[in-house]
Amino acid sequence: MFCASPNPLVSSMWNLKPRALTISSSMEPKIPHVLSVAGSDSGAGAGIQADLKACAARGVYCSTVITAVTAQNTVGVQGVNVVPLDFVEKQLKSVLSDMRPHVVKTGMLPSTEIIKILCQSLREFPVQVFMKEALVVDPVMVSTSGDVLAGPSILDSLREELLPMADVVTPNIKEASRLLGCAPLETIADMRSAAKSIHKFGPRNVLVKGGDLQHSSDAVDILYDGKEFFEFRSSRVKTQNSHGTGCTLAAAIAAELAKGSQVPSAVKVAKRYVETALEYSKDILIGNGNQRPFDHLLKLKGSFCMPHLFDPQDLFLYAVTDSRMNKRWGRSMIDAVKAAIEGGATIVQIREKDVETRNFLETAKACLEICRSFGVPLLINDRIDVALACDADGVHIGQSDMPASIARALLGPTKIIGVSCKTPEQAEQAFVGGADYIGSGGVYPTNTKENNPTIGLDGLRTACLASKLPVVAIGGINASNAHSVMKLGLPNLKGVAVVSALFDRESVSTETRTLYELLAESTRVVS
Ligand SMILES: Cc1ncc(COP(=O)(O)OP(=O)(O)O)c(N)n1
Ligand SMILES: Cc1ncsc1CCOP(=O)(O)O
Repeated sequence: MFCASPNPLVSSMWNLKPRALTISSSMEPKIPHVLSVAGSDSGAGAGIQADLKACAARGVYCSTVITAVTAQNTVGVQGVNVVPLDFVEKQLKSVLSDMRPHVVKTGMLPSTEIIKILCQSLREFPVQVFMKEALVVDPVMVSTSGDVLAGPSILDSLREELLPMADVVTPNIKEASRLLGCAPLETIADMRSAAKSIHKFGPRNVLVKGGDLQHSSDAVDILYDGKEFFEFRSSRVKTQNSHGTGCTLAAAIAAELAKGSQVPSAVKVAKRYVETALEYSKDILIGNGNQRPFDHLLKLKGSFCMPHLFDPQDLFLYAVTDSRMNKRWGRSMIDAVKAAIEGGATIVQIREKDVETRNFLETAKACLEICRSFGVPLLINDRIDVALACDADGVHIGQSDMPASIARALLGPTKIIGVSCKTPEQAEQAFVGGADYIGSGGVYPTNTKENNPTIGLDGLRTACLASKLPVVAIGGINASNAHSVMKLGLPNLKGVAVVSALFDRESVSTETRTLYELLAESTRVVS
């Protein structure tokens, strides 16, 4: 950790998503914020421009300190103009002294002097999120076109000054090899030992990216945290539109860390974002060269044809439906879902226990239409077949349902998968199996689900501390106890999932709004 000073952010208060209803500006939390210290790419596929777009796409504010201006297009780099040192320092001071970013992400650092001034500025204005993971270093040295962006002279200061302060460093194969004095890197085993060697320079986590690895059909990245190795695999997207993937991945990791995610979860979400963006922009045509940019803001194209990529902030106020309750209050499922979203629900799960498959599917399709029109993800409880049939955004499965690994194989990489977990072992299994989040409970006693042991706040804390994934609390949560849940202040506890406190009430929208405001209040920053 490069910062030892206490952070004023005491809770996950910025874990809020814009909601359907308008709330007063005094209710709005501070937005997660990444500072990108990098070079400008005039072609806007990489560098500062990629970082700005990736953060925007992931719902995170991005400020910038520009270290160099490059004249660059899809053919290559035509020129580099390094920003004078005193002006890099001035930009750093402007942003760090006033705007208090949660995470700093670095890209092109063209000189030893710039690295030194950056380290000095970070010591003067420490940056930290949830007391950890606040500096992501992408050791940019050579562009995709082979042009040098930072010469070998920076290697010593990178290794000796910046890496010891870094929480995550993200070299590709060539960069890892350079950091290690040109060690050959040809296999996944080589990547693992490189990650271990780079870890000795001092960063808390090393992600060696294997995109350029020869003879590998998948893109394999290796993360090493000093104790454990994690392997992340994704299929290779066949496209020339991949310029800036390294910057984008590092920026997306920084964005997830700024929201409070842990490193493995941040890497996973970031990798899926890049993979999806590449897939969705594989055919766009910009420029005449062969290092073409991709479309970071694919999400803005319209939610009908886009998958809703998982964002841990989605878990903030999780509405889980119940037909019996809706019937009792004389409203349709569709009206109930609409009212919950209007009240501020950030994700919806259709949970049907006694409904025939055909009716389940029809209800799911109708609810999906509403959710899509608000940009709120919709998950299906237990039924992977129904989720696939209506193209829902994902599923929530329990311990007696299919294992997460099989659900992932059936649903593919972009669908959201949540798994109910009460114990650390179950949480680990969910992570390994490819889930996106875990639901943990019942936190309090509930009549909504039978035979469901209560784990209490202590059980919830244990699950959160063990989980590498974001967590949503469930079971007996309502407006009178939501504060106690969020007050646990655990970085990966992202919100509450609620059935009866929303749907077994006269006005779903009023109850949802009240709970939303309470959650916002409980997670407010104290500075
Ligand atoms: C968000 C969330 N968390 C937990 C559950 C419970 O799921 P499961 O264990 O599958 O139990 P049933 O919902 O099927 O009774 C959930 N639905 N949502
Ligand atoms: C589905 C589920 N899983 C664990 S507790 C629970 C029920 C939550 O319902 P409520 O919010 O009404 O207590």
